[in-house]
Amino acid sequence: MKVAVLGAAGGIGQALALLLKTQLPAGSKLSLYDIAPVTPGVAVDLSHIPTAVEVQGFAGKDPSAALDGADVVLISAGVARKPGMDRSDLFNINAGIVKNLVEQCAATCPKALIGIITNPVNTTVAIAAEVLKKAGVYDKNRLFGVTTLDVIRSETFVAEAKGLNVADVKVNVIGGHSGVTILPLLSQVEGVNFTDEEVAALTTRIQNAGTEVVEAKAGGGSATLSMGQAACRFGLSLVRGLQGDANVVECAYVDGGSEHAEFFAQPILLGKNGVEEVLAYGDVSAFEANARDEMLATLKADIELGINFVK
Ligand SMILES: NC(=O)C1=CN([C@@H]2O[C@H](COP(=O)(O)OP(=O)(O)OC[C@H]3O[C@@H](n4cnc5c(N)ncnc54)[C@H](O)[C@@H]3O)[C@@H](O)[C@H]2O)C=CC1
Ligand SMILES: O=C([O-])CC(=O)C(=O)O
Repeated sequence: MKVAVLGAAGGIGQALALLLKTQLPAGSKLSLYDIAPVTPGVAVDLSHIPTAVEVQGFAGKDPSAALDGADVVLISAGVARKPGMDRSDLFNINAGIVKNLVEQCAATCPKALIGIITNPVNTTVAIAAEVLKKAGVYDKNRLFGVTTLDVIRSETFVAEAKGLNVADVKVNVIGGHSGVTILPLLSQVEGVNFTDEEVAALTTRIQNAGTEVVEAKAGGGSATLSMGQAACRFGLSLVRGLQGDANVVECAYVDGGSEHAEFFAQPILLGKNGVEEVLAYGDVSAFEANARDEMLATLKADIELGINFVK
């Protein structure tokens, strides 16, 4: 199994690469690419960790050597937010970066599962889909917007608020990955009761958690370590699905035939071809149904922006 990380010298990329070096199955290959010249050095550094995962690093303008034979490609290349910015403010720079890198994936590893981390995810995934369509290699089951950070934050915050063991807390998060489009389904959390005030406050905190980190880092970037962990969890799940493991389920932002929008995050069963089945997200409360319906105009506009960028 070969996993490529594009943007591997960055804050997320390095954390993700470290976690993958220590957690990918024995015999895997980890391929790191970034425009930053330090990237081969990041690979040398990681290669001294004694695990049976072979690491290679590539820098410069051409990612094709890194992508050659890749089964999974995780893309975190691009710029991150600073205080006062919205994720959509990253569009101008990141749209072109994602377009270019996905064009390279289409040319070099058209069958790879591609996980897009680069923001604004609601839009960059739509860009990736259009690029793959133009290249004639689009398979909607192989493209994912990585929303796992919203899931792990929800699980952490719920466990903290209710004094639970976080390992026992599971939360589905649906919609997209910015502001009101992030919708944790708190009504489904087993064995917990929330007041209406608690639901409102926790939902808002989860929706603003990215901003919480951006402000705390005070100009030094956005979430990198928690995102590295989230991307590793998601990447390992993609690998487990490809290997034929049963019952591998993650929430992700996909082109899954949702009645709500062309791309929508919800639970997905992963398998040998990527998305095995888009699972129903189950019953929602009146609060959640309202929040879901109210987000759709924003989500659809974000998607439209991505489609038009490529067309
Ligand atoms: N999906 C999610 O939940 C999250 C997404 N993000 C997003 O992830 C992205 C990366 O964030 P960080 O790692 O913190 O940023 P960073 O600035 O630390 O790293 C980005 C890396 O991308 C590289 N890069 C830029 N253009 C490139 C290109 N054309 N080809 C290859 N590499 C290129 C840079 O050299 C840099 O090493 C941002 O867009 C951020 O908003 C951040 C947190 C969560
Ligand atoms: O908020 C940001 O800019 C980065 C991000 O997507 C997150 O932390 O969820």
